[in-house]
Parts: sequence; C-alpha cells; structure tokens
Amino acid sequence: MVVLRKGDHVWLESFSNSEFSVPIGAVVKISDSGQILVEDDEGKEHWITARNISAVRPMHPTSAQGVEDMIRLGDLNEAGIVRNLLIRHQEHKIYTYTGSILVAVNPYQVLPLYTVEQIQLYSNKRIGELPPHVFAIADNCYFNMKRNKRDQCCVISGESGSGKTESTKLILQFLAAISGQHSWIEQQVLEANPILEAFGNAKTIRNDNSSRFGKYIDIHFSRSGVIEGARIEQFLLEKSRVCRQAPEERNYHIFYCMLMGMNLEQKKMLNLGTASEYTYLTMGDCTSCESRNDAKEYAHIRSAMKILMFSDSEHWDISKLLAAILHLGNVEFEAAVYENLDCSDVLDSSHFSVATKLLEVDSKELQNSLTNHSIIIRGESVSKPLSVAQAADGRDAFVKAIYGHLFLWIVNKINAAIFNPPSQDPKSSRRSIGLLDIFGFENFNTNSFEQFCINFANEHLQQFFVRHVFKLEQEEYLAEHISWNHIDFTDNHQALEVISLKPMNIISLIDEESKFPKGSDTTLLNKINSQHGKSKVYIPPRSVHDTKFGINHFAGVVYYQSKGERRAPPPPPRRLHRGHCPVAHS
Ligand SMILES: Nc1ncnc2c1ncn2[C@@H]1O[C@H](COP(=O)(O)OP(=O)(O)OP(=O)(O)O)[C@@H](O)[C@H]1O
Repeated sequence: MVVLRKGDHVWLESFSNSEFSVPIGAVVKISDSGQILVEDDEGKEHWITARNISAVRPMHPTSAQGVEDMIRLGDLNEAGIVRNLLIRHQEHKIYTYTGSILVAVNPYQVLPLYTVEQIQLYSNKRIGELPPHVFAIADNCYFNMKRNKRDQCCVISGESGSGKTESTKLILQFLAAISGQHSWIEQQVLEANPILEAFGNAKTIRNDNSSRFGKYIDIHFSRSGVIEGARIEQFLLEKSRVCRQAPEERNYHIFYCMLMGMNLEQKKMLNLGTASEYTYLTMGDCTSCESRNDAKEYAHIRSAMKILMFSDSEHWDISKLLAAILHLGNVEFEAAVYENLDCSDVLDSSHFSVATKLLEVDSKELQNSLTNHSIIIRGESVSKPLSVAQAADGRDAFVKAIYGHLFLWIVNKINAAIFNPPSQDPKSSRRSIGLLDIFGFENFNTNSFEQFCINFANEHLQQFFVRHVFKLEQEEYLAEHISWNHIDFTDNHQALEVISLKPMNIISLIDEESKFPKGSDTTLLNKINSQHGKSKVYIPPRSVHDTKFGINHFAGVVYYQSKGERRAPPPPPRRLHRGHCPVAHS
C-alpha cells in the first residue's frame, strides 16, 4: 500500500497512457476538492487515480534533497543518480562525488568557481571537507603524490562537449598555482594547449572547440613538488576532418586562423585567399564560428609557438604545408581511357603548381604518384593507373598523411621544449601526475573506422573501470573474508574480445584485408560476418545489400559503415593520345 501525504516526494514510473516512461520526481499535492495530484519536476500536474497509483513510489529523502556523494543515495539507481545531478545542477552545483569519482555536469556558463580564492580554499584539504570540486580532485592527486611518493593519474571521460578539456585545463591551472615557483617551464606547459587546440580542435555541431584527438599529459614534479616539465602523448587524431567535414562543422581551427590572421604579404607568398575559396574548408558549409575570433587566436598561437621555441623558419615551413594542403584540396582530376583501361589525369590549374612549389617536389613526379598506384611485386615496382575517384581518394590520403605527420611533429617539438629526461641520480625522486583527456563514446548517423577506434578505446576504459571498481574490489573482499552483498554489473569483456582479443578479431581482420591484394570492403564484411556472426555482441548486416554491421557496446549499439566514402562523381572520361602512357614499370 502507498500512503501519500501532502508535500511527500515520490517517483512517477511509467504511467500508462502518459507521455513519460522514465521515472521522474514529483511532489504530492491535494486539490481543493480533496483529490490527490502530483506536480512533476517540470511543473506539470498529474491526477492520481486508481489506475495509475501503482506507478507512484515513495522517494527516499536523500533523493528529494540531493546529496554531495551519490554513494549516500537511498535510491541508488539510474533515476536516483540522474535526479540528484539535475537538482544540484539547477542550484549551480555542477560537481558531485561518487566515492572517489567526480561527476561534472557542463554548466555552459561562467560560474564563479575557479577564482584564486577557490584555489587557495581547496589547497591541502581532504576530499569531502568542502563541496565537490575539480580542484579537490587535483589537490588530492598532488598531496597523495607528495605524501605517498606515488605517481597519480586522473582519467577524464565523457561524451563530446561534456567539458573534458575544460576540466583538464582547470586541473593544470590548479597544479600550476599550488606547486609554487612560477617558472618558465610551467608557462611553457600551459602554453602548449593553444597550439594543440589550434591543430587538433575544430568546430563540430556539438562543441565549437571539440578536441579531435586524445591526449595524455604527464606533468613532472621535483621532490619538493615544483613542476619541472611535462610530456604529451597524443592518440588518434581525426585525420579525415582535413578533407571532409559534416554539415555545419569546420576543418581544424589553424586553417581559418591562418587565413584570417596572416598578413597580406605572407598570404601572397603562399597564394592564399579566403576560406570560402578552398574545398577542404567548405565541405561543412561553415567557415566562421560565432564564439571564436580566428584572427585573435592566430596571434595567440604565434606567441605560444615562440614560447615553445618554434623558430620563425619552422613556423614558415608549417604555413607552407598548411597552404599546400589547401591547394591540393582544389586539385581536380579528369577521366581518361588508355588502351581500354580507365585512368585519370590531373586537371590543369594553378593550385597544382603552387602545391608542388610549396611541397618542394617535382610536379611530374607528384602527378604520377597521384594518378598511379605502385606496388612491389617480386622486388619490382609495378604501377597501375587509377580512376578519377581513386586518384581523388589517393590525393586525400596523401593530404591526411601530411597533416598527421605535421601534428606528430608539432607534439614532438612541444615535448622537446617541456620534457626534461629524468636524472640518472638514484636519489632524484621525480614524481608525476598524468591527465588522460580522451574522446568519449561516439554514435553518429554514419560511423566509420574512426568511431570504431574511439569506441574501442572507450571499451578499454570501461573495462579498466569495471575491473577496479567491481572485479578487484570484490576479489579483495573475498580474500579478506569480508561479507558483502554481491553486486551485479555488466562486464564488457565480450565486446573487447570480438574487437581485439580473440583470434581473428575485427581489428586483425581489417589489418589483414587491407594488405590483401584483392581485399575490398565487401570481402572484409564477409569475413567479419563469418567469424563473429554468432557472437552476442555482434550484429550482422540486415541483408546482402546492407554494408553496416553493429556492435553491442557497453554504452549502446553502434552500426559501423564498412564501405569507404567517395566524393562527387567524376566528370566523363577523355581519350588520351597514344604516347601518353600513365602506366609505368621500373
Ligand atoms: N566548467 C565549465 N564552466 C563553464 N563552461 C564550461 C565548463 N566546462 C565546459 N564548458 C563549456 O563547454 C564547452 C565544451 O567543453 P569541452 O571542450 O571541455 O568539452 P569536451 O568534453 O572536451 O568535448 P570534446 O570531446 O568535443 O573535445 C567549452 O568550450 C565551454 O564553453
């Protein structure tokens, strides 16, 4: 029996013939005529009748008021957690603990939470002494590192736009402030961010400054706790963005910043115009971003590069590569037929010749490499002509490789400035705090290989979490004969097995098929199907024409497109003169 009193907090669960099915909170009211009604979280009123009374459940007082640490929640279920975060967020309390884990809800507004006074307040305090805060986590890491002489690590995870990068920057800011001695190296570590963001962040539909790579920053401290260097590791830059952007999305910030911020003379030397003139910058039909000032950002990037010891000539070389990428994006191919073979030719344009000059390569050789595919057979290099579509794909792959290498080079260059190798002296006791800011789980309308890799990384993080929070903890209880109520949890090990652990896992099949001369998208999908068709976590294509397969990830089912993407269809073929032979053997 449910006894409802005026002012009681209740859960409303799956009211039949009601529009909501998710449990939501409500407060009991009594109407003037003495009838019971409840007002839900959104202010809507619902009459309680004999038909829906069973969907009303008393709410634990902790869920009604909200708690700072969700371990204390009386209704420890999804609804309880979501409601707790919601009512705290409504009071601008964006941080909540779950034991040693901090949950942050993006406020999308500037809150007075990160002042110098707040930094001082949270310094050297025990977790729980003050309201939950990202500074409390940073402080905990710092003092644990110093007290216990053990390296620490913060894993920051969440979906795109949830605030991971801002949290990483806040932790860095806190550590820099409390570790004392504001040194040159500390400034260098902080200034690495604008450079990484310029080359690795972009506007997406979810976030105007979305990190399109994962990063691990290891901050090194001396025995006395002063920052003495850092090392940055990058993971899985989204290279496809350089050539293709979804509607309303942009390419990497640096391209737009360069075109807005560079002076006219430099732009002339690189034959550059405005963003709207470049195919690679206009695929998303969006060249500006309201919340960003590209020209101002460019000045900031330049000054950060100086602080990180990029020389003027290195900066110029980077600009040449970026400009070459933009010109290559405007290079087009025309179809041709030679001896009944489909082949292609580079269409005459100033963009191609400028690109070859900027890349300092021979134009004939570049033309040949873009329109032919060479493979080594029995020690001999054999070339095969490419169709227009294949040549365009090859050009995009070439550009992605240039940008990928450039990004790596920039990260290495930053590391050369901020990383001091550890001293050989056994008495030296360098300690570190690592910050892992990694892309969250992704599920779009079209999910490609990149989403597959991102979600694979998240499966690993989830397994790490499951192991530490459930498996290892329960094993310890067993070993120490502590009685406890067994906790049921979903282990995602099976998904990891199918993706990367079992023999003939999906990653090894992709690897094998890409090397196989006759390998194609279709042969790959067939192999994945025959190997994993019976697995519980694998969802085969719906029909022989379907090119998507699904994986039942811990966060939900994602369908991956096995077919490669193509750009606009090529123009009609042109007959080549005899003597113009695109097939070369050497
Ligand atoms: N603590 C915060 N206070 C105020 N605004 C915030 C805070 N955290 C995030 N934001 C806002 O949300 C935006 C997105 O945050 P952020 O770039 O950190 O997300 P992310 O999780 O790193 O996303 P992605 O995975 O796309 O890189 C920020 O640009 C900022 O405007």
